[in-house]
Amino acid sequence: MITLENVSVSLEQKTILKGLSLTTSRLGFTVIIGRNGSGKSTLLKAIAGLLEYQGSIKIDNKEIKKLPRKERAQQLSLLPQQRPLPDIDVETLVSHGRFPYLGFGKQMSAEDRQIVEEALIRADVSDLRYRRMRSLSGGERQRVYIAMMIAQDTKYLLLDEPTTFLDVEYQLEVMNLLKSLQEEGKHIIMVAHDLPQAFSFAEEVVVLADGELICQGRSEEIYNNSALKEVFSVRLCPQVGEKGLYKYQLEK
Ligand SMILES: Nc1ncnc2c1ncn2[C@@H]1O[C@H](COP(=O)(O)OP(=O)(O)OP(=O)(O)O)[C@@H](O)[C@H]1O
Repeated sequence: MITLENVSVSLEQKTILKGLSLTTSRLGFTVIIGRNGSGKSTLLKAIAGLLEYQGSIKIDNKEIKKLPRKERAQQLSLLPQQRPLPDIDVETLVSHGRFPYLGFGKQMSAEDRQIVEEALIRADVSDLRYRRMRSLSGGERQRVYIAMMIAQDTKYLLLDEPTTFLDVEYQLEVMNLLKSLQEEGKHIIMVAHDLPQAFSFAEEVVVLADGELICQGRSEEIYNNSALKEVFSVRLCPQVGEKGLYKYQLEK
């Protein structure tokens, strides 16, 4: 579990997260929602140990900033919103997911190569393996970075808007892939803007506004929470019938 106690983050003398306390559920699929600028990406980066913070952030009872870098990278992977675009091919990038497990010579074992192979297949990018990252479309790159996370094989996967750039079919595929990773025992913690999608896949939802926690709970418990309507000025309603892709739809 990931536990935050009274966490504050300031950037350039502005307080972005304001004394957040929360514990991610054991159920393994947490979606963080909130308006633009509410602090969602900052929260993910803080959990990933990339930002200075006050308070405490623990991953399985260990303070994140005290974990050695390599150990942290074996526990937790992050798909940030903005990513570097190295001039390398797809297979090489996905192989980077194995770095936290390699010894001094950085030689991959047969098992490492097998894990990379499976990650390429699961994210449906094996046919792109020899392409340069810079030659790919936004959606293709997104799936390659997800393949790299799969290769990293961490217990916790933090993803900042992982379905951005994806066409609807791939959005659904990526969400189903994350769901299957959850069913294999991984913990998914993702930021999302698409509320019907978020509530349909999440076991629990965390709502942020202005760097503060507004509410947290199981998706089926809080989809009609009045705080949600106050934050987003829209309501979520259960889909009637079985035809929709998602369990919920938006209403004004
Ligand atoms: N490096 C920084 N220096 C100063 N302010 C920052 C910095 N990074 C983020 N902020 C500010 O912190 C606030 C929260 O940003 P954050 O990116 O966490 O929000 P968000 O909820 O992820 O937004 P979005 O939905 O637009 O992606 C915003 O007001 C943003 O301008």
